[in-house]
Amino acid sequence: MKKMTNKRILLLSTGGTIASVASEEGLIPGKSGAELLHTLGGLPYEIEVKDILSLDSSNIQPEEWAFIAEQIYKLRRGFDGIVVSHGTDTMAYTASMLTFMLQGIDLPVVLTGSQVPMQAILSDAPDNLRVAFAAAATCKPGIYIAFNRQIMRGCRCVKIRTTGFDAFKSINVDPVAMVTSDGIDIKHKDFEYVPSEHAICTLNTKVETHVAMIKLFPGFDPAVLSAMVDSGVKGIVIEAYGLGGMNYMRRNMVKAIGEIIQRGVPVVACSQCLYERTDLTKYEVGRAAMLEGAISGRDMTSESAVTKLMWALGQGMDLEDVRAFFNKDIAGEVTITD
Ligand SMILES: NC(=O)C[C@H](N)C(=O)O
Repeated sequence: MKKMTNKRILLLSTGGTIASVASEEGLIPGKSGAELLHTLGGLPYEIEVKDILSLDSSNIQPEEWAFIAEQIYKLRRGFDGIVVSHGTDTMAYTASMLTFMLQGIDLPVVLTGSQVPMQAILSDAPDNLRVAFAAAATCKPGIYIAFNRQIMRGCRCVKIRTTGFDAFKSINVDPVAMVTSDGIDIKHKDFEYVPSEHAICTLNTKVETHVAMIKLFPGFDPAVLSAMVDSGVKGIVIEAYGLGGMNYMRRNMVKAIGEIIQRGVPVVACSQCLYERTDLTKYEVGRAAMLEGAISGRDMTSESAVTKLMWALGQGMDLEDVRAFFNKDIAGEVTITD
């Protein structure tokens, strides 16, 4: 049969449930990228496969982010797009970090995985992988996640389900594209955020790993923050309440963050709410934190905020540089309205 397209796509496999097999210890990655493709049957692309890791994504950490970014950067020449098969548990973090490590990416890089191993008869893997290939062949340059018939900007994604097939949501922006009965239906408005084909792709994998992310809860002891800084933490993301509020009564979070900011450690205030944005100007409890120097995470996901902070600190940025960096949209991860 005649091929529908001669697009050249590279599959980089890293493990995850999609590649997992049963073992006495539980599911572990065991299938190669070639085996995944074989199960899928034919696809109308010229595909090359490289197995670069074989890990449950719970084991994917900054060292693996750097390695995946290097592989993409090094191998991308001559391909129209790249698919990265990856576990779902940390896929949103990897996609967010790749956005910062590979700024100006000059081809579509599409992460995908599944909730059920490829070899299971009713697995979601074949569909997800097919959509990822179609996205890698069709979409503009950028870092994406393809899952459950949606193609989403990677740095806006959050994993919202442990087992359901609708495992990822694009937060605060629509998915870039959906699969409909007409094929890939691209939402052009969101496409404007994606870097142009003429952008110069840079690889920069330096990150600061001594950062912390804390979910605030009533009764949290603010002394923990300074103890963290004493032990070498260089930046903190706080998932604060609602629009970004923090308590100052009895246990004074506001004072505690002021003290660590005075020590040169940036504090980014995100929200525990999944949707919409932080606004530190609205309530006294947010304004107090802002006056102490907290940086607003605006409408970023926590995944994007913590990876952006790690990357910024990895570049040697100081407190004011980090603040300025968070006031900029690097690759569609945040909406700047002022
Ligand atoms: N569905 C999955 O891929 C979960 C798996 N634990 C992983 O993240 O590698």
